[in-house]
Amino acid sequence: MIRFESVTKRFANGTTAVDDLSVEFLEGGITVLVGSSGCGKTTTLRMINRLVDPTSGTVSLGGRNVRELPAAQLRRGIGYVIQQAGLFPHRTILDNIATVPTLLGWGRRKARARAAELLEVVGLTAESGKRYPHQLSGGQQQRVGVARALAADPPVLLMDEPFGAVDPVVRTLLQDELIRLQAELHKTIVFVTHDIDEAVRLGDRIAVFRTGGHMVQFAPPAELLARPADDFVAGFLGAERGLKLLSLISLQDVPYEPIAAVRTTDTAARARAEATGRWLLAVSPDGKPAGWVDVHALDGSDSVGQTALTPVRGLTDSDSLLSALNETVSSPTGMAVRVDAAGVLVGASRDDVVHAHQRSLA
Ligand SMILES: Nc1ncnc2c1ncn2[C@@H]1O[C@H](COP(=O)(O)OP(=O)(O)OP(=O)(O)O)[C@@H](O)[C@H]1O
Repeated sequence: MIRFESVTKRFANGTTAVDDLSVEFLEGGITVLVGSSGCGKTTTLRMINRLVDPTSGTVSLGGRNVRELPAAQLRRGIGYVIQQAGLFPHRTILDNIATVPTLLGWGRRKARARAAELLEVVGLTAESGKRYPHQLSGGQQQRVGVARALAADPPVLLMDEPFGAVDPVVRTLLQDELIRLQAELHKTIVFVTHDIDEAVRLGDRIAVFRTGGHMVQFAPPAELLARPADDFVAGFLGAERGLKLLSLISLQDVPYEPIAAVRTTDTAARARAEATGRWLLAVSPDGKPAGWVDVHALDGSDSVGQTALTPVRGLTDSDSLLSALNETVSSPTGMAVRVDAAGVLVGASRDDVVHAHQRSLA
């Protein structure tokens, strides 16, 4: 729905910020523009809402050249989130969020009701609506920035390094929040970052730019990681490219087999009778993996639950191959334990099976 056709932007000082860009961004998905500083990401983004006009070529939205639409009308359908949130310092949080609906003539009461609803959507308390921007943390301010951009329910959201100014822990939380929101809202999002890990986490598609405003690759994250177009992209993806790829591949296609388990409520004698080797898997009464039991350690206990258990992490189909590899290394049996969506044991994948799947991807 957002389409660039042979778009070039040359500034008056002669800088070519974007060079002959032709690309179509995913409708209802997140496209991430990534690349080092000055490679033209922000300029590309700003040509969508016409904060910058191209020197040549066409940018279209929903099949219409954005230059043919009145700027105000165009921007009504496009939410815009920038680094540092850009909130109005003398307005309360609620009034900040209500800005666009108020401009659209919704009436104060309706605009504020919508703002209150959005506070909750982005995970802020109703009480924070009465505060002023400087009374919130950086991460909270970014949430307000997202709420404000969503206020008029625009189909398109442009996000320019929205989480760039917050610490890594808060950044991960905000990314999780965006993933959760997007699963409900299905907006067409264009997201600018220079952080490749953020791009891989968030993007349905990733556009990699290099200096001079050239887009060098446009692909889903797994394809980008598996097949970087050239040495520049491979270098940008970093030395941990293989690990990042493993973290994106799910366990859906990795087979598992049934595994015998004892209950934490079983007596030690019963568990010992069940044992065929040194280690047994224990599950809690609701069937969830509780840990590995060392048969030798049962000697001093009455029940399985009294024994020191080696921790286990049950993996669902949506967990990553990287998690399974970690489990095969940390589990005393080399098994990656598998659970259903409710966390109940369904079986285990042997280490050779997990490794074989990893090799089949190469
Ligand atoms: N108004 C302007 N006038 C002249 N040159 C500009 C202008 N805006 C941006 N540029 C130049 O265009 C190039 C691309 O800038 P742009 O902001 O799009 O890059 P970016 O990839 O978003 O960088 P960053 O990650 O640092 O924000 C840079 O060389 C920049 O200096």
